Order: sequence, then structure tokens, then C-alpha cells
Amino acid sequence: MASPRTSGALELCKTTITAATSVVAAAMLLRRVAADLLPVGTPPLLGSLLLLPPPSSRRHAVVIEEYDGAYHNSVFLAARAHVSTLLAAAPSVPLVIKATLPRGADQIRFSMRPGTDVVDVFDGAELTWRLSSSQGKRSPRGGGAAREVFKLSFDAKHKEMVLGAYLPFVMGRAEAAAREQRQAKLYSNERGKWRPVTLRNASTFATLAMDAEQRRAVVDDLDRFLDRKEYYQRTGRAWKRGYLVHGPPGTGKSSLVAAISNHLRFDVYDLDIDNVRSNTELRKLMIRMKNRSILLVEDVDCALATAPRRGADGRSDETSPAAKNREVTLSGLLNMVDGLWSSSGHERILIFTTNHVDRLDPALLRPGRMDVHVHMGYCGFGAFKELAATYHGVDGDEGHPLFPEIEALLREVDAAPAEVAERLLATDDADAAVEMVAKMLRNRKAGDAEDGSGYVKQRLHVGPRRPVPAPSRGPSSARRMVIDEAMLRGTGRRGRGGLRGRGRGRGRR
Ligand SMILES: Nc1ncnc2c1ncn2[C@@H]1O[C@H](COP(=O)(O)OP(=O)(O)OP(=O)(O)O)[C@@H](O)[C@H]1O
Repeated sequence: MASPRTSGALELCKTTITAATSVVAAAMLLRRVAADLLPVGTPPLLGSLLLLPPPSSRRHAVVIEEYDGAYHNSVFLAARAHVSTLLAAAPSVPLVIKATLPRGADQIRFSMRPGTDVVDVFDGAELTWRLSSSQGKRSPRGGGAAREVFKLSFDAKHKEMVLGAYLPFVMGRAEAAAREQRQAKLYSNERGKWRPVTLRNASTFATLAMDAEQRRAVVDDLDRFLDRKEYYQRTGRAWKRGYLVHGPPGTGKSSLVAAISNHLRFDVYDLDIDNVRSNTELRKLMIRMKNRSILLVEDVDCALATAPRRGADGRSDETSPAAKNREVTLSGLLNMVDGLWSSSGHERILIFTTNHVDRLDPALLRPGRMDVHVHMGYCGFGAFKELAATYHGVDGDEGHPLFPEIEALLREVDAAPAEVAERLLATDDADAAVEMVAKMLRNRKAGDAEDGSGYVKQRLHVGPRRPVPAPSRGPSSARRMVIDEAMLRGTGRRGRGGLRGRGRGRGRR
């Protein structure tokens, strides 16, 4: 028999259960009423607004709104990009095709109708994405469009995984895709300001004719640089890398810079020192550079002098703004690179190019100053074959009947890849193009006058063109590209082949 105390407790328990049952019943009734009265797609949002119990108490949801105040919510943008890829692969979800994003990219973005679901599977867990419109809320950008909301729902036991791994994965994928589609910009300095244009130089490591090992060495170095965030943080070093690219005119130094930019998707800041009026202006320009960018100083031997610059007649050139101010010097630039530039940003690459490595200020060659030297040499047979394959599809093994002769000639005379490329590009007829290259090399060997079209130098930015004299005849020198860190470190150890191949550039201008 139950004691009065026990029966009191039972009574309380009964009352509680009855109350809870009525709350649940009321909630279910309300849910049914809402489902009957409101349009399809509304109940989940209304459910959360009315604090109704979710259909399954084990479900959990994350709501991602389109705007964070007046700004786009980056998690929403990442979710939208991710859902687009899910939709592209989903067999039965009705698709809405949105405008191509970003402009110029050849990808179509898929969206879904509000109220429909698409399921993703991650780490064995099923995750459901649903898009809805935020009732009554308009986009802060105007246009009358309603704000959109993504609701990501999943089993409650996956909450930690979703927040700690899945959403960061979605964000990471979106960032990588945005980087992939991003068109690098080329900035030039004018009156103390950077002016951007889209970098149109399509040079890539695939189109740049160079020794395969050298190419791999440069690409590996760049990729290692990007992956070493933790290393730079741990060692307290600035996350930057310096490249000195040297070699005769027309050997692909600017093309290499474009290839690096296209590979990393880094913007290029092409610093024209002649246009910089003072160190203060230089400092401002450098501060305004973004992260993940390249600071390029072309022809550094001419651009930066330790003493006032001298003209062809030997007299000092007092006309350029830099000469007038006498302030913008190599040491000034290097100090800024080491100081303020290093501490105010990250993932930065400094590239100096020169045709005359022998004329460089020793401060630039000091160990530890520039991390990597890349030597761009005259066209060897390997580079020629790459150019012939790129421009005319005349390929490796079968080659062309003139290849043996060209191989022999390239061992005897110097020809810049730019000169070879110019002949190959002169006609669509592969035979005629190869013959033109052979003719140029034969003429050069015989000491005959050049056959017209000389290579015309172009800066990476749109600027005045300067003609470059054809190389003089002489025994072939550097035939391979050299990326040589030992040289920089002053150890002088250089083997033959691999990263430490020979490299004696004889740049002339
Ligand atoms: N190694 C190469 N591979 C493919 N194309 C090349 C190469 N070198 C030069 N070219 C071609 O020649 C043109 C000029 O080359 P580029 O401007 O890169 O040479 P450079 O070494 O920077 O010359 P300069 O010292 O005169 O500035 C390029 O647009 C490209 O078409």
C-alpha cells in the first residue's frame, strides 16, 4: 500500500505529465494550424520563431543569414558556393541557374528554389541544406530582393563535427575556388598611387620554356613558401621571399614573373622607381600593398642606384624625379622591405630582375638578402622544343626534320627564347615557322645581318617599348636556367645539373 508521502509524489508526477502532455499537444496543434495556413517552406522558420519542438528532438540546425548588417556574410557566400557544387551533382533537385560568378569566369552558379533540400555527406554524416527567404527582410543592397537564409540541419550528435570540421571545410573550399578563379591584378605607381589593371600576361609555368628540373624547383619553392605559415610564425620570421631573376634580354624574366603571379594568384605591384618622388612616397606605396602580392622591381641595376644615375654619355642624369630627390636608393628600399613591409603584411614576394647581375650592388647579393636566384639563359634545344610544341604542336619524339640541325646550331650560337618565339609566332604554318628559326640561327652563325624582326622589349606593365640589340655572336654560354641558392649564400658551390647547374649569363643591353 502506498504511504501518504508516496501517493503525494505520484499525484505530483501525474500532474506534471498531464501538463507536459497538454503543452506538447498544444504545440502539435499549433504546428498543424501553421502548416495548414502558411505557404510551403514557412514552417521550419516559423517553427524556430515560435520555439516549437523540432520534428525530431535529435536534430540540430545552424541558420546562416545572407547579410551581417550591411555586409555580405562570408559564411553564407561560402555555403552558397558549396551548395552550388552539391546541386550540380544532385540528380533530382530542381535547379535555378544564377548569373556567372565571378565576372569573366566560365562557371555557372546553381541555386535551389526556396524550401527545397539538398543533402551532403561528410565524414559519414548526412547534412541537409535548405534555402529560404527571410520574410519581410529586404537585402540592404536594394533591388527589392528578399534576404536569403540557409539552414543546415543534422543529427545533434554531429554538432561538434559540423562546427569544427564541416563548416571550416566549406569555407576553405570556397576560398580555394575564389583564389582559383581570381584574375591577378597588375598595379603600377603613378603620382604616389597604385593604379590597377587586370594582369593580361597569360604566361604560365606550362608555357614558359625552361628546363623541367628548374621549373619544378621554382614551383616547389613557391608552393613550400605558401604552405609554411606555421614555420614563419614559429621562427618569428617575416613571411616573405625574395627572388633575383637575372639573364640576358628576352630570356623570359618578365614572363617568369607573370607565371609566378598566375601560379599563386598574387597581384603584382610593378614599382617604377623613376616615378617615386621620395622615400616617404615609397613608404606609403609599400604600406598600401595588399597581402599575397608580389613587389616587382624590373631592371633593378638601372632602377636603383647607390650614387646618382649616369646617362649613356657618362653624365649624371638629373632629370628623373628619383635623381632630383636623391632619396630613393637601394638601401632605402631594402630597409623598408626588411622593416615596415615585413612587419605590416604577410605572404609577400619580392622580385628583382636584371640583365646585369654583375653590376648589382653587393648589398643585394649579400647572403640572406634574396632567398633565391633564378638564371634565365639563352634558348637551349629543350626550351626550343617546348616552344615548338606550345606554338605549333610540333612535338617531342617525332619532332621535325630540321630539329637535328637546330639542336646543333643552338649549341653554337646564342638566341633568346623571345627571338625564337617571335619566329615561331610569325606564321601558322609549322614547317615555315621552324624553317624561320633555322634560318635565323644559320644567319647568326654565318655572321650575316639579322633577318628583320628584332625582339622588342616590353615591360610587364603597359609602357614605352625599348628596342634591344640582337645578341653578339660567340660561344654558347648559359643554356640552362639556374635557381641557385648557394650562389646567393656565397658558398660558391655549384654542381652541374639539378638546382646547381651552370649559369653564366652574359646580359647585354
Ligand atoms: N623562356 C621563355 N619561354 C616562353 N616564351 C618566352 C621565353 N622567354 C621569352 N619569351 C617570349 O618573349 C617575350 C619577351 O620575353 P620577356 O619579356 O619575358 O623577356 P625578359 O627576359 O623579361 O626580357 P627583358 O630583359 O628585355 O625585359 C615574351 O612575351 C614571350 O612571348
